[in-house]
Amino acid sequence: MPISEGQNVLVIADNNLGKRKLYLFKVSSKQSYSTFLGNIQGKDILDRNFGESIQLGKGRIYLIEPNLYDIIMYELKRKSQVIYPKDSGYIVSISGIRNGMKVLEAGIGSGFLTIEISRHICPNGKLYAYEIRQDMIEIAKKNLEKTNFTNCVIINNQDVREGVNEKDFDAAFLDMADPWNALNKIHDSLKISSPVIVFVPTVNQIEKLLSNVDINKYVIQEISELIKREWEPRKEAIRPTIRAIGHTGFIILLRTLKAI
Ligand SMILES: C[S@@+](CC[C@H](N)C(=O)[O-])C[C@H]1O[C@@H](n2cnc3c(N)ncnc32)[C@H](O)[C@@H]1O
Repeated sequence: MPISEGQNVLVIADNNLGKRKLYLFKVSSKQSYSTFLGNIQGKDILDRNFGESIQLGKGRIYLIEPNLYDIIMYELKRKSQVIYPKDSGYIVSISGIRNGMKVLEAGIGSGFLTIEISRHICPNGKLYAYEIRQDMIEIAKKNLEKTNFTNCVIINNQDVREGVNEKDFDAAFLDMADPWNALNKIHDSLKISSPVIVFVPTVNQIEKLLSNVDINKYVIQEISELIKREWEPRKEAIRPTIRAIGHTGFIILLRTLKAI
């Protein structure tokens, strides 16, 4: 089907020497779009099909139908630090969540992790997301709408450190400044053995968590950090990219114990 007015298109621009850049354009016949190869008019993209390419400057641009990964990386708004697929993919994997499960999240931030969780528990599951900032809730809601995951997410404008209203969670995800202050409060709402995954950007926070966790309520299963290194596929110089994301955060997996 031809690309239509207002549709999102992932444009991969490639100079045929291995330099490439990615863009996500909402295509309009009235707009011009700039790439490192030069400008392209919206009307020259419209009526083409996904999978086609167009000669532009000394290279080509490839027209790709965006998937959820592309939308997360190139379209969604960010007002907070967010958890990107590098970490969120692993986080949901170690949580063991699946369709139908009941899950807790705090805070929702820009909703990036919320979307990754929803992808696994929807349409039959429910995600209860706690967030203290109304402005963050607005951003997260917009991002959830763009990815069609609003139906199974219930957002509470509440401080998770005051406890949660629901019971029998299959998993919990904490991405907030002081997660150790939430652990005791949420314990009785979690099923025994359920995973609690904490994401923190600094070692100081890991230390604080370790010294504050109640060993009668939780056991630490794993602490990890994921490092992703991208490579440039230049014909005569295949090598890691010179600029890379240096650090995101640490992932701590705890399991819930039957409180003594
Ligand atoms: C780093 S952001 C979360 C980003 C989110 N994981 C994402 O991927 O977009 C942290 C959020 O936690 C919220 N927060 C901090 N303390 C909280 C608390 N006690 N209860 C609920 N939300 C809290 C903040 O307002 C902020 O929006």
